[in-house]
Amino acid sequence: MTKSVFIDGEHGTTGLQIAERLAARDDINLLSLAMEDRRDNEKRAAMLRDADIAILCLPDDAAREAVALAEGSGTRFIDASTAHRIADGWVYGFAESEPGQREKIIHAQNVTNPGCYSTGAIALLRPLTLAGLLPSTYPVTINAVSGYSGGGKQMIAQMEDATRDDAIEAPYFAYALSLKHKHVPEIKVRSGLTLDPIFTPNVGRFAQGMLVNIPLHADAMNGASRETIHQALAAHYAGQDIVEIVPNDVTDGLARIDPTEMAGTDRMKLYVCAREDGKQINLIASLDNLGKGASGAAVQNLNLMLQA
Ligand SMILES: NC(=O)C1=CN([C@@H]2O[C@H](COP(=O)(O)OP(=O)(O)OC[C@H]3O[C@@H](n4cnc5c(N)ncnc54)[C@H](OP(=O)(O)O)[C@@H]3O)[C@@H](O)[C@H]2O)C=CC1
Ligand SMILES: CC(=O)N[C@@H](CCC(=O)OP(=O)(O)O)C(=O)O
Repeated sequence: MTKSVFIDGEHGTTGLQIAERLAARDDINLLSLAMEDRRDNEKRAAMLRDADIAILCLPDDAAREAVALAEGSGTRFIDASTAHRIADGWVYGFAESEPGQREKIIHAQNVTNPGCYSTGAIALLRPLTLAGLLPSTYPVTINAVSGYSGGGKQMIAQMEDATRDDAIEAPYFAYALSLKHKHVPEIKVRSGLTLDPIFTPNVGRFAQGMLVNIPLHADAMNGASRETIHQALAAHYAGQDIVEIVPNDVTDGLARIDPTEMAGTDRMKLYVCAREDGKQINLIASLDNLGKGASGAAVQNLNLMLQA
């Protein structure tokens, strides 16, 4: 049976990419608001209430408002914003993150889509805390670089239009310098950590793509080695085809990893790099911030919810 889907924020960066992915689907009736009506709350409310599933591609406050506008209608939600990432009553929309998570998403009323950096970090960390290789008390550090589309319409304009007053000229820049980033609570909770991870994000002059690095000292882990970490990741992701664990001999043959290598895909690669003596390990997740990091993940969650 055809289901109605409304993307609130369909004219934004994440929304547009979801609409593109759904355009050719004949099992979905895509409800749409004209660009000029995107902030008309009466029209939004009607769409939100009519939809079987609404996908929110909005700033956090507007996402909370959308949920309120549809109250009592029975509409199921996928929220791409940060508003509900650790909220009660919302299922975490990362099907591969926990045993049984896929089934929870299928039957969920409300699904919160993970953050882009969070997807890479949790993909690396959660299998290791579940396997007991990474103590929950480990002081985790996360260093990452994102394509500039991660900053939405505004950052895209700042990076692409040099005539703007607020144009960004840098080829690469660090931000969240006060170590306060909206993904930290989500990464901590969803990875099973007790300390806030130290998160240092960066943006590069490329539109889409992302690398998330997590350096670890093997001696400070529970008897972990490069091999046991690789085995734990491979066992955790067995039987699915979205997260790929790169074989260690392939990683050893690489001179560099291009942050745009996964751009345009909805998949993610995980690498386990190590010093020759095995004492220092660097885990790397490579994904498209708008693929598995946002729009691709939202469509994956939609497909699961449509199975209910
Ligand atoms: N870009 C990315 O890589 C990722 C984004 N996300 C999340 O997805 C959400 C959307 O991000 P993104 O697509 O990048 O952002 P954009 O700024 O590109 O798009 C947001 C859209 O929402 C519209 N909007 C803003 N406020 C309201 C409102 N009050 N009512 C109705 N519409 C509104 C905007 O309209 P207007 O043009 O008028 O501002 C715009 O069309 C955010 O929460 C973001 O954090 C999550 C993962 C990755
Ligand atoms: C490059 C850039 O600015 N990235 C955004 C994160 C992307 C995003 O909006 O993510 P979530 O909705 O998943 O939180 C940021 O650091 O705030």
